[in-house]
Amino acid sequence: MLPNIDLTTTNAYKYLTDHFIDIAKIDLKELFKTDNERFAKFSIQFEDILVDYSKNRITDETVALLIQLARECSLKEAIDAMFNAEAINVTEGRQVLHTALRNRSNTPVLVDGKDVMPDVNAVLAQMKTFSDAVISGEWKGYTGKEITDVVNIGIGGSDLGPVMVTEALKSYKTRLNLHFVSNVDGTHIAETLKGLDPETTMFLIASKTFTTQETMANAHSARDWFLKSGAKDTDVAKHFAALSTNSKAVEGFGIDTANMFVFWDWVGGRYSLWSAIGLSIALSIGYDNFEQLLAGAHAMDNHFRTAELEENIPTILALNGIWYNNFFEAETQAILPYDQYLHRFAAYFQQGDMESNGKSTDRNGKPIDYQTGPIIWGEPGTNGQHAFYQLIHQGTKLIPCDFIAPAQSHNPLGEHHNMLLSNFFAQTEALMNGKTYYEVVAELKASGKSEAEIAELAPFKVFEGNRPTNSILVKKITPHSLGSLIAMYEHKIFVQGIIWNIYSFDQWGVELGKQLAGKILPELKGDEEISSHDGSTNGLINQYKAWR
Ligand SMILES: O=P(O)(O)OC[C@H]1O[C@@H](O)[C@@H](O)[C@@H](O)[C@@H]1O
Repeated sequence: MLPNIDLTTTNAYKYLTDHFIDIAKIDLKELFKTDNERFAKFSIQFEDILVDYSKNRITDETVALLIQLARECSLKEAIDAMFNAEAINVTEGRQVLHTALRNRSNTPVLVDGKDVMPDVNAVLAQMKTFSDAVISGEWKGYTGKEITDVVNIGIGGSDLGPVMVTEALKSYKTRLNLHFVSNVDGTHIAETLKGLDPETTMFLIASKTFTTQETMANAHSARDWFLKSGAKDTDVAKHFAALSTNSKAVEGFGIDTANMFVFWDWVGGRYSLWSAIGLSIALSIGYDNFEQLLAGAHAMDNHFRTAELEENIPTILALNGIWYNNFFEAETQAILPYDQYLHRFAAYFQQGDMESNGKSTDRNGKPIDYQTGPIIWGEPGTNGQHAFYQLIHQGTKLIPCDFIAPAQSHNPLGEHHNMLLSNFFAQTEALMNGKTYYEVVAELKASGKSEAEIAELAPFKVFEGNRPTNSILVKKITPHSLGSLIAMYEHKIFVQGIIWNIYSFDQWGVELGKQLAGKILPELKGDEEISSHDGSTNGLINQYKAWR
């Protein structure tokens, strides 16, 4: 079972509350001046990933107290509970075993006494055979042509992971062109299908439950489009595959069960890119590269499971986040990859983090009176610098930022990569050091400004600094290192959920809106005036009916 401890009742929390008063006054750059070992002490290298967390508002004492907090919240026991297949997703009565999907060492993982690894490996073998056949062209469409385009139809966890990874690993692309349709807005599928030929297009219907409204609507529209081209029902088998835990519903839709790739209810949607949901990834980068992605994640799993808490990257990142979230009262966490290929990375972890830890009921079913999951956001650098960094540097809010960059580019083009990385290094330095009033005045003087001009301008040019960042430097974004990086963030989210005493693997918060939409949909059919809701909702629905 998971521990059940209110973090605010721990000794560590009380010590941290006192310690915070001292730290809040300390300037981060002073900490570097007084400690030459700070970078060595507060950075951890794992394979080709260097995590530098030294530019945080922490001291040795902070780290020791945060580790004590993790111990008092029984983090180690919780990690073991997850890997040992305990049903830690209590409100859904399920195990949490995305780690089994990438368990490349094949050590048995027992669910209700049965080893799940043979089933995991059987689906992987099926994915290999299928992706090899489609990529090589051996798999033919209904008119005998090779498949050229693959459309993944799915939403949430059945979309965001595959989109993020196929974009991140685009330089490993096979000859297949991948497309992703998620939104129920007809525009998404209509625009995607415009450029495609039904004879050479393969659809992957990706849905854990196979009941999600958006995905089912898009799947039906895709099939209609396919059949309109002159294809027969029996041709569907050559162009449609399903990725799901719900075999019955897949059969009901008319997809050949031979083209069904299963996974299991112990895989959460937002943790499912490692499962059959990753078939679009295997098609996009080739099966061997998909396996490398799994291997990279597995390596991080082993690190997370075995490294001491002081050296444990996901734990350290999680505790830092808790420091800002629960003591500095930071509301958000920015993820800023300096890599165009990672342009969906922050969007992916919006679901990963916010759907996992956006909870306000603790593990006793009681309302929580402390802060839990932060708002996750971010865009790639350097684009973000020219958009929202103003607020990070000079705004009134404290925004802890993760900066991520590869040392080696897949596209070494002139000075581009040095330019990119000079910005990566400069930003964390600028956020920490800021610029004092005196420095601003000296600069303005040197530029020939008059005393009056200096007095007028200087206050606007001051940077307070003391803004915390993590720098995550990766040798190169490969399938292996990307797998590790994703798993690193997954486990960070896990650690935070344990310490906040919440259930990170359910998502009841997405249900209410779905329920109400289900009630409203039939009301939109006719022309009659609607009066069953509040005044605003009635007014909006009736105006919609008048205008459509
Ligand atoms: O994969 P399916 O079942 O279509 O779900 C897609 C998504 O649905 C949402 O409502 C959430 O529950 C997500 O966690 C999930 O990833």
